[in-house]
Amino acid sequence: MKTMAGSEDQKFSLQEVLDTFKLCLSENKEVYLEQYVAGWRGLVKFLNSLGSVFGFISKDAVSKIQILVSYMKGENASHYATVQSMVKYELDNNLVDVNKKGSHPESGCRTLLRLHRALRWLELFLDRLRTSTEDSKTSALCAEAYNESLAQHHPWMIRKAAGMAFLVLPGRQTFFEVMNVGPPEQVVAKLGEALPLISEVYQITEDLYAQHNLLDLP
Ligand SMILES: CCCCCCCCCCCCC/C=C/[C@@H](O)[C@H](COP(=O)(O)O)NC(=O)CCCCCCCCCCCCCCC
Repeated sequence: MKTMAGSEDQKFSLQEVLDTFKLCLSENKEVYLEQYVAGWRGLVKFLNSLGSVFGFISKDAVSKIQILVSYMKGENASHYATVQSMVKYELDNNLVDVNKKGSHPESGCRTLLRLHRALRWLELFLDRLRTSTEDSKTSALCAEAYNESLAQHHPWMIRKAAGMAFLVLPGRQTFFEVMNVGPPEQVVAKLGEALPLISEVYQITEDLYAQHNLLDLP
């Protein structure tokens, strides 16, 4: 408990990232794109701090973030305030390749779907970290979470590369330290607080995408 005061002003903390997911939801449960993207930016920063082996993963995440940001700053910015308004705008204006890649290979909808699937991985991984014990292997927790989620959308080559990257993840203790939220009990508590929020953002997006048949966008 000795390191609690003043922790806001210290270096990168996972706390901030988790907080941005808290800010994602509007009063009527729409998902703000700006906060969603900010959450991913923070996660990428965290990933980069783990080493260059993860570069191919963070590069892909960054390019997806950039696509979304360019829409959010573009001439139709007003339609890209929330995930809901983006889906409506892109569908109403035929801006989404629905069955196979065509003239809109980088729609906001398909780009966000990739991050959305990764958010499920995050939810599963964080929950495993939360309930892990001192002798748990982060690489195993990460691989399990991945196999249950993202892996199902990835070809063999990517799965192989991801599996190899997981092997060099730091151990649980170091991992918790890099998260920079305090002693292990505090990390576990933070994860317990953050998870329901991440789950809610995930579920709202999932339901929206299911409702519009967007879960398999190419
Ligand atoms: C902490 C360990 C981090 C491990 C990250 C686990 C996720 C593994 C994902 C492997 C993705 C490999 C890169 C390529 C992906 C693309 O093929 C594929 C499909 O895109 P396409 O349809 O445009 O071709 N892209 C995707 O699925 C999007 C992947 C986005 C991954 C973002 C991962 C960010 C990880 C943040 C880690 C934060 C950990 C925090 C824990 C406290």
